[in-house]
Amino acid sequence: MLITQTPGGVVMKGGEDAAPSKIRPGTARRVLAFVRPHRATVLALVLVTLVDSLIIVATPLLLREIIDGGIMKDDGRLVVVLALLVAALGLAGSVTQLAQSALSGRIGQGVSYDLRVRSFHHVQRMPLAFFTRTQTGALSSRLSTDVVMAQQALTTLLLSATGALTVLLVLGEMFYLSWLVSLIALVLLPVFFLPWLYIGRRLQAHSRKQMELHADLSGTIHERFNVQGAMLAKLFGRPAQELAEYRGQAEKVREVGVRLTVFSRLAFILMALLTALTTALVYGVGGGLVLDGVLGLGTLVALATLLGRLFGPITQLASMQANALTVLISFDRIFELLDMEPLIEERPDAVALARPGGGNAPEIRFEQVSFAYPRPEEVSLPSLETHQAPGGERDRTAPEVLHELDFGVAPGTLTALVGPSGAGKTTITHLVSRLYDVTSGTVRIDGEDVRDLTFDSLRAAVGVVTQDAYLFHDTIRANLAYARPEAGEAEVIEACEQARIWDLISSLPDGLDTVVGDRGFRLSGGEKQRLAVARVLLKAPSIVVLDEATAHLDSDSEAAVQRALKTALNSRTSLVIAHRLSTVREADQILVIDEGRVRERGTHEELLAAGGLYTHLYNTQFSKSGTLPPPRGNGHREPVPPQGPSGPGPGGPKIRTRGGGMPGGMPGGMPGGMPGGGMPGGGMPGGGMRGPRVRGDGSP
Ligand SMILES: Nc1ncnc2c1ncn2[C@@H]1O[C@H](COP(=O)(O)OP(=O)(O)OP(=O)(O)O)[C@@H](O)[C@H]1O
Repeated sequence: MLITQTPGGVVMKGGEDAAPSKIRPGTARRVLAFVRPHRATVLALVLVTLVDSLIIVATPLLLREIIDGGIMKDDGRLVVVLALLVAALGLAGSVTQLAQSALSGRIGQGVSYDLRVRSFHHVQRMPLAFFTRTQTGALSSRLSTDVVMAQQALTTLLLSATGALTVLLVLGEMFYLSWLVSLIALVLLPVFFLPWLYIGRRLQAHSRKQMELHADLSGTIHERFNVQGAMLAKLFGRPAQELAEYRGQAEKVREVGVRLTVFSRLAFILMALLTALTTALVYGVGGGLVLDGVLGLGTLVALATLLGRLFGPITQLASMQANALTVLISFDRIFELLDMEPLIEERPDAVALARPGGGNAPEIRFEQVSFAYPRPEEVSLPSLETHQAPGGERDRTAPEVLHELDFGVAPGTLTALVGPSGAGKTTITHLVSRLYDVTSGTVRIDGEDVRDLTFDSLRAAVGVVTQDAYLFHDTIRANLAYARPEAGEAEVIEACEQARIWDLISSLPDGLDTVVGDRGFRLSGGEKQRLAVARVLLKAPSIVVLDEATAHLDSDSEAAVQRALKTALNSRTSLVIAHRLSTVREADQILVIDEGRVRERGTHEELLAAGGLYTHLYNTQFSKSGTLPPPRGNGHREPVPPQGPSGPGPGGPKIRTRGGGMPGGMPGGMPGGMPGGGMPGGGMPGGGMRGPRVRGDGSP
């Protein structure tokens, strides 16, 4: 392995197999900062090692005394007493060794606990953009395998460092007993030392390679064997080719694993060989000295015994540098993650939104909002992306996807976002819940810039139901309670009833305690969506964002969920990405989004009559989900112009409400607060459901 010092840190190349890795300067200092809280335990470890070393050096002295003072002088009593003492020391040595393992383990595990918690908390704070680029397998491997590696290497390093104490004491005693025999005993050490160094570094390089290969394997498994990946693979995949690729990866793991086993065994064998050869040498030379009367027999036995305790710690010392590098590399990989500044953070002086919960709905305003998705370099680590961005993409300026949006959503009203695919509708909703921050302009809730709000109050204020409702692999109860842990059983059941999912849940043998599979796959799409609706109902936010949450539903359950949604939207400010005619008809305001701009704004009838982009969308998209009478009159009414800076809300033009609807509360006086009448073609003025659902054949 090649280790070179560069201005930017240390570069390690672990041979042809191990990828080069750069350890950034300051890493060692930061590792020490992690160890510092455990300094009392480190001190205890040093003390225990000292006691253990004293036991190690005391035993051969007793053996010498047994032979020279007891056996040679025919003193049976002394032999027995000293033998008992040797036994007692053996027992004490076991205890100190156990204490050493416990203490070093406590330090290693304590540091890895701190690392785990810190890195989990850090990843929690990362913005959504980070997760859109990061490969889950690589991230999970960084958070688990790398932490384990760091802990193991740190524990070994501590044991080798404290082992130096033993080496010093043993060598001191050997030279005290016979400097000549000790020198002879150490003659072979340099011959073995270089192979040891080499083996230690190969071991380290292969462990690192193994870490990377495991990350690759775990990435493949995560990607292929989550439910959606497995489904894609079944429908489109080439199993034979994928198996061959996996086999290739597994073969590399096998090869590295075999080398690791061989090298660690080799290190052990070398140590045993050195001990055997040196013992032979000591007895060969020392035996002659005993015969010449220069050395006592007891001293010779003591020297041979000490030899047995010398090479273990020396081997550990030889691998200390490699272990230290492993510690640095593992920590550095985790520090790399910890050093990423979350792009979206709560301001230190953030204020809580006055009324995050249901009830008085707030106003939402977009003021001259422009937005570009962050560049990869701002949000992700190249080493956590499986397929890194091709040449230059990481540095390229991200294109703007929303341009100077200026509109308002009055309290308690429903705004539908419609527009072609890729127009920017989802992106707009992401800005409300601060999944992303605007590039310029401001998004306000009740006059407050969302960037000035506390995360907690913003989370409590905005409830989102996406098209692909995600459920944790947990019970239905836990999935629902995730939105509001303090909710009682009665509230959970009520939310389920309102979301028209209670009949299904109560028919399951385990009811609310039924575990839903990975990503909730044991439930149908519609059932999952109804659970997601129940989750939002339970959360009772004051703002509801729906990404056409009824898209998966059949007509019966859609009608049921539409009713539930009306309850959910009642007295709430809502932003709905609408793909359905029924939704846009009921909206107080429709924003037609195209290429990141508001092209048209108005009610369904106004926009239809204007004959612009909305009419085109209506003809190609919405009219498929139901029918409406053609626009009244000549169909050439002007669309409402895209909204200027004033927008609706205080001081701006009013959002149009129909059927007697009032801004600030859902119009129409109907239970769900959905706008009622005034619509051509059968809307029910002033109340009840928003007009009869119209079937494809045009009949009500
Ligand atoms: N995470 C992302 N990083 C970079 N660009 C993105 C990201 N998500 C979306 N985009 C781009 O932003 C633009 C707007 O996407 P958005 O998802 O908001 O459109 P949409 O109107 O919701 O589309 P659809 O109706 O198909 O869901 C698109 O050009 C899209 O490619």
